[in-house]
Amino acid sequence: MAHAPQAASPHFWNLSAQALCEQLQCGPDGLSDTEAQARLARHGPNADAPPQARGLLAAIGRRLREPLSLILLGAGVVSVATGDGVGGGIIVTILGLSIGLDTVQEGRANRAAEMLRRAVALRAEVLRDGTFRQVPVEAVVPGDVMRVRAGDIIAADALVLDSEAFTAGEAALTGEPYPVEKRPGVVTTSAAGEASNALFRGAVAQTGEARALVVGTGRNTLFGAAAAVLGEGQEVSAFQRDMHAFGLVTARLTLALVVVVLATHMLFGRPVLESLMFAVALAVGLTPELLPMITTVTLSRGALRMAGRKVIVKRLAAIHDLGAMTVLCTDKTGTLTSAEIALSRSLDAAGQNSPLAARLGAMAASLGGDRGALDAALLASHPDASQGWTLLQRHAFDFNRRLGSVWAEGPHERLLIVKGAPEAVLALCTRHRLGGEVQPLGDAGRAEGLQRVHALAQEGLRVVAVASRQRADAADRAIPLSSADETDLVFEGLCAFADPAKPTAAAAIARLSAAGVRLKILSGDDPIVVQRLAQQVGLPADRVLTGADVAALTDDALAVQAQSVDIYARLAPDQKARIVRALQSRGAVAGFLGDGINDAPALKVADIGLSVEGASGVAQAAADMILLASDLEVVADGVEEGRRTFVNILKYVRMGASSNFGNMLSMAVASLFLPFLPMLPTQILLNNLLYDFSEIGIPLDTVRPEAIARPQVWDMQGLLRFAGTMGPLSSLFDLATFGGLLWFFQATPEEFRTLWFMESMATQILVIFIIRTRVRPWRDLPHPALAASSLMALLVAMVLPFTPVGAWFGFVVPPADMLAGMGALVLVYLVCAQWLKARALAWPAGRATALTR
Ligand SMILES: Nc1ncnc2c1ncn2[C@@H]1O[C@H](COP(=O)(O)OP(=O)(O)OP(=O)(O)O)[C@@H](O)[C@H]1O
Ligand SMILES: [Mg+2]
Repeated sequence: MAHAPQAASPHFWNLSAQALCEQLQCGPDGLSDTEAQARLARHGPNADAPPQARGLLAAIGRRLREPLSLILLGAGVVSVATGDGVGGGIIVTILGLSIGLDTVQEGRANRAAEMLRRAVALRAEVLRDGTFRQVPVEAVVPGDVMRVRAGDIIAADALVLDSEAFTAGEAALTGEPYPVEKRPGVVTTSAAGEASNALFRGAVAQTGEARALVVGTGRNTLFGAAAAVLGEGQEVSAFQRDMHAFGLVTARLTLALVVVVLATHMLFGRPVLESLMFAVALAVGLTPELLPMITTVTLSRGALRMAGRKVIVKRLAAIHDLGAMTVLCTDKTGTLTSAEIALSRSLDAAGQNSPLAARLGAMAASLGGDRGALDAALLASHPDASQGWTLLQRHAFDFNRRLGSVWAEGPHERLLIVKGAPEAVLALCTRHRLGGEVQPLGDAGRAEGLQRVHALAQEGLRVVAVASRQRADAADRAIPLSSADETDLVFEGLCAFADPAKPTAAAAIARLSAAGVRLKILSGDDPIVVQRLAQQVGLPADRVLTGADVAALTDDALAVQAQSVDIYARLAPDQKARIVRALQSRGAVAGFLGDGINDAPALKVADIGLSVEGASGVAQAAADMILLASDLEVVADGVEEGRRTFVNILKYVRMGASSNFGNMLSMAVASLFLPFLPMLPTQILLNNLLYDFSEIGIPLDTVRPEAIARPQVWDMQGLLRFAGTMGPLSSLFDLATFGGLLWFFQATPEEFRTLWFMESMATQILVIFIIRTRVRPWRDLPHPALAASSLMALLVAMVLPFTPVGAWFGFVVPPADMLAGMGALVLVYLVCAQWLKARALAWPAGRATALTR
């Protein structure tokens, strides 16, 4: 194939379009639908990796190789080898439960996530059956004719057929930091970085538009996997890091405990095998084997619920980050205002109403516009402005110059039309048109023009200035239009657009702020317009920083300013990212909501990138979540879901860190002082199995509003405080149980084990109803699934000793008096736990304080 970069054969950019078409057996008019299907089958989907054959067996095998499973397997082998079939059976059951649940749930979660992701998958525009059509990026095949416009991520390696002011950012691929211009032609170089006629998969279209012939797709592209922007960037989130850290702490504690227990037992001359089994059972009991399952299920359920609220999650772990968000930065158009803005005034250079400025603007928009709201509004005002005119060249709009121009040929003249932000355009004007006459424009005239812009902005109108110049010289056609041509212009007038605040914006901002999320506007628009809007939606608008102000500040100074200033205007794209970084440097968990190519850098930097459906490709690719409705209300809903998800994960972690850990600790300690094992290894394993089962319902559990009122961050300190309070309480009651059984009831070892098993099961399971909520347990009833799973586990534990099966495990029927004593003790424990939890729980801890203080 032509695109295989072999040393001997030429690179595709060394060939002419015609030669390539012959090789690829296609033409400049694209493919038919059937041909495209056939090619898709032949070349495979345009994706980085082939769909992994992730069979059920492979998934199970992967989990079996994890350290936790290996410990369990080892324990099982030791059990069976020592003739303890029951113990072995339980271990295998635990292993099966953990792996089975995780595999099934993860499979389900993946399918659900995949479905959602597909709904917002990036699309490419290709010529099929004679018309340009949006198809999923994966469906692009060699031979397709593809149209690429500013803001798109290039979907495949391709040869440029024609282009208008098209530049591509290839920094991630070739290392070239500046956008490079792409034009049709043949290039002889072998260096991809110099191939000015080639588009590479994964590069970003910065300006203009191009049509190109697709040469290579998927991994059969020059930069292959380097173009991973098209796929899912799998960065590790703060949440995943925290979970990993928690896992490490648990593993170390477990190991330490097991080693100490084993060593001491040896020292006391206890039977080696029995001690080993006991230690292994303790290790199994201490391991939070359901954590992966609980996390996956909770997150994927969260993602599904969020989809119901019009938020599509691309990166699951971002759900938690959204719940932790303390500052949301947003651009203005489309989120705070409706995306459909309308032209409300067209003024000439003297400030009189005149359609000329709008007509010229519409012509420029029609011949060489972007897909932005301003151009759409201009076009709507003069739909046939460009009739009789053809485009000669254009210098596309870019967010750093804040202007763009087209050079067009009409019936009588060749005209260069420049439009953009008023201060940028006026600075290039030396003349203005007054009543049909072109007259010189001095500093005073320019100041007057800006004054008028000011007045319009006060009315809440955003303004674009239009200027023009004759550029008749036909010989110029060979030289591309550049900034050098955008000088000595005639100021034609101003177009003013109404861009009113959304009616829902103020309420949504108030809701976010009540939830501890502070809103900041990071706009490229005029300071006065942004300030006025801020007032309308109820944001403190007394201070505004402009791009020029931001540029003058050092990083440290900006970090200080960013704490208090909420309104930013006339920002360049990387200044948006800089402000996000400044906020993060002071401990904020920062979200960014934006839709434009100018928002992509900030979206990438933010902890949570939010974009909207139909946003530019780069913005969507850089985002972690896509909003199906561009509305802050939706974000507020998402924040709630994120926090709810986290609260449920935290429930499991808290349970493990307090009652489960406390019980295993007491067991270890007791084993050192008792003349017999406080519980047989099989009994410990059974205890653990039932306890696991009791918690299966946690991901479904309900969450009360006050638990999600503030941003939630993983708080290791708080968790340790919780464990340090609730753990000793549990141990205290374990000690009471020991004492009572040994000295008061003079229990036999069998009775001792049976009753302690029952006590530890009852306390461990029932305490979840207390720990899961902040209020009294009966005021906040759990989800039926959690109630069912835990009460069922409890029932089994309580009934088992009375059945013949109990005897297998070494249980005996407990005497009534001991049973009554145990029941009383459990009751007192629960009352104490309820009393103590208010002191141990510090629900909304965290970094929010860094910003709200
Ligand atoms: N198509 C265009 N033609 C002319 N000027 C434009 C065009 N698009 C943007 N501008 C100018 O560039 C400025 C910055 O663009 P824009 O307001 O879209 O930035 P932004 O940061 O995305 O703002 P927002 O917060 O409103 O979304 C605009 O205020 C306008 O003056
Ligand atoms: Mg914008």
